[in-house]
Amino acid sequence: ATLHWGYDEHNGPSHWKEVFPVANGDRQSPIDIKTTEAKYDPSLRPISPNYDPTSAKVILNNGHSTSVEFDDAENKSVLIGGPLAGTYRLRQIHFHWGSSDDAGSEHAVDGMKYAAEEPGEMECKELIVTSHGETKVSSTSCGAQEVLHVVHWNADRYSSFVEAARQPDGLAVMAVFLKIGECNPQLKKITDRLDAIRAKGKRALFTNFDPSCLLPRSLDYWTYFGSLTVPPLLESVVWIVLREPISVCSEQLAKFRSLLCTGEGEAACYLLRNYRPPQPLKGREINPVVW
Ligand SMILES: NS(=O)(=O)c1c(F)c(F)c(S(=O)(=O)CCO)c(N[C@H](c2ccccc2)[C@@H](O)c2ccccc2)c1F
Ligand SMILES: [Zn+2]
Repeated sequence: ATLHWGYDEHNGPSHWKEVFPVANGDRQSPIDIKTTEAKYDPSLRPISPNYDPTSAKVILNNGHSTSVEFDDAENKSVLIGGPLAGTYRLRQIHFHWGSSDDAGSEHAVDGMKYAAEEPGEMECKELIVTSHGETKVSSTSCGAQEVLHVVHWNADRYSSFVEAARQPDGLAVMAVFLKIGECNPQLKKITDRLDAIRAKGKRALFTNFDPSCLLPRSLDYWTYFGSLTVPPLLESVVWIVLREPISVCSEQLAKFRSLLCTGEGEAACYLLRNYRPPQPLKGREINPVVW
């Protein structure tokens, strides 16, 4: 059966294994990051994103998410450092979100499935591993949702993102949690264009955009080896999950939910949610990196 995969009851994450058996693999994503079990690795360094705004090309609705695609013909916008060996080239950014009454985040921290619009703030513990290795737990409030993924591919070792996507160290995806609060003026550049790409398959010019404007002040992160969170679920991703969220207001989130997962002229269906639930850790180690 050719599964036209999606996020509905009949074609959602529980069905993906029928066409993509790797869905039950040993390094699937997302995962629930249990901060107390994260193991500090002193060899890990800071990550350093270095993006050129002229790399941005187009914003599109591919029916599963909305993405901004970047020119990756040369090392103009790259991510280096952190757990990465070599230069990873920026290819695209895309978003995940949930319908207003369920969580939209993919990765969770200490079981916290961040809800899109949590009425109040949610309590969650945070393990701070200081640079000299001591750990302390601080309880912070965190009503956050993971929305932004920044996808890079290993241009040192592979000749295209399609080839890199088939290799165990081929991709590096940076995940950013998002906290309901103030409207985000940088995200406005994207949400203001969504009206032009409401139907699946639509695209619009999108230039002069540097995605580091969507990153939080601190680049502290957790890292682990995982997979794409959409079919074909390839186990080729070094995940870099930033600890600090950025802010978004509920009006901005609502705009993502106005996107359609159907093309023009088809009976409209809204892309209300597009996240995969956490997958088994299967013995993998997660390393926190905090400065
Ligand atoms: N959460 S995730 O990071 O796993 C993810 C998504 F959630 C996601 F929605 C996309 S997407 O491209 O926006 C729509 C589905 O293809 C991609 N896109 C894939 C991709 C884009 C650029 C570079 C590498 C991978 C997808 O287009 C793809 C998959 C496999 C091989 C080539 C490309 C993706 F990687
Ligand atoms: Zn994603």
